[in-house]
Order: sequence, then structure tokens, then C-alpha cells
Amino acid sequence: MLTIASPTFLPPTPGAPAALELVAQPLTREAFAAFGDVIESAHSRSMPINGGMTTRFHDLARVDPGPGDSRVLVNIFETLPYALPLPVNMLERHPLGSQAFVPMDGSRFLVVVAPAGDAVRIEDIRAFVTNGRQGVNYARGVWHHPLVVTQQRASFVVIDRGGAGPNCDEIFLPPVCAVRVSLAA
Ligand SMILES: NC(=O)N[C@@H](O)C(=O)O
Ligand code: NI
Repeated sequence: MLTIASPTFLPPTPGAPAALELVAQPLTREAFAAFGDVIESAHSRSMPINGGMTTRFHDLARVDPGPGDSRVLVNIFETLPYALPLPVNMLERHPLGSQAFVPMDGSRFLVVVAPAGDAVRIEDIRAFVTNGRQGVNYARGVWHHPLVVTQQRASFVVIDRGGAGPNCDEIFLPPVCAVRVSLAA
């Protein structure tokens, strides 16, 4: 793979599809492992606390505030729904820190990602859909589409990195390649 000074999409490799229709797959820890963490109680290590009144699902994501004098930010994103199929015109990454999204209202959301690195191949894009009881934590530098819900307005707790320095790179798909994401029928 070429090393590119500024991040960009590589043109489709010879023989690669000129258009990619992705059907979002159910999000699982295993399938998402290359991109970060799935934040969910299912299949998670837990222990009773508070005299048994509470269950702690422990250490679900690696929050990475990156180098230097950065710090962890806790935010709320209120977002409007997109129509489907979702045209993927761009992806972004946060080179200085991780970014986590946890729905406050049980909303399902689309997770469109590509592996970290300065060269992104269209065919490496993956699409997932959450089950309403899951959040995600994008590891530092992982390419992802900005937050996408498809049913109704939704609110998320977002945990990411605050501090000096540019922390959002964007890359845009070449016009020759159309990527769209839909949900399974
Ligand atoms: N811009 C911003 O903070 N949001 C994006 O990073 C996103 O992933 O939604
Ligand atoms: Ni982001």
C-alpha cells in the first residue's frame, strides 16, 4: 500500500467494483475489533456492587486522550436522522484520540468504518448497525463516517479528546466510486 503524505482514498484497485452497495451487518465485538470497542453489557465482564443493587459492567472501552496535555471530553450529541440508503461521500478520523458514542435513548445507529492509516481503499470500508443497546468507541485514527441515525432524532453521550492540535482529518471519495449503505430488508 502506498504511503501518502496527506490521507486520501486510493483509487479503486484494478478490478475493484466502481460502486459498492453495503448492507450494514449486526455489530459484534469480534467483527469490530480492528476498529475499536463495542460498549455493551451483553457478553461483558461484570460484578455486583452497591450491596447487589447494581451490576458493574467493567472496563468496556479504551478511552485514549492521546499525547501531550490533552484531556477527555464528555459531550452530548443531538442528531437528526438520515435517509437510507446512505451515500458515503467522506470519512473522517481523529489522529489524536479515540471517540466513543453511547446512545442515551436506545437508538440504533450506523457505524461505517475503514482501517486506520493514510491510504484508504474503498473495498476496505465496513458497515455495521447497532441493536440499540450498544455504543462504539473508535480507536485513535480509525476512519469513520460521522454519527448516523436513521429512524428519529436521537441523543448520544460522546467521549473524545480535547486539547491543542487539529484532531479531525477528512477524506472524500473520488467521484468515480459510489458507496452506499443500507439496512437488511
Ligand atoms: N465533529 C464531531 O465531533 N463529530 C464527528 O467526529 C463524528 O464522528 O460524528
Ligand atoms: Ni468522529
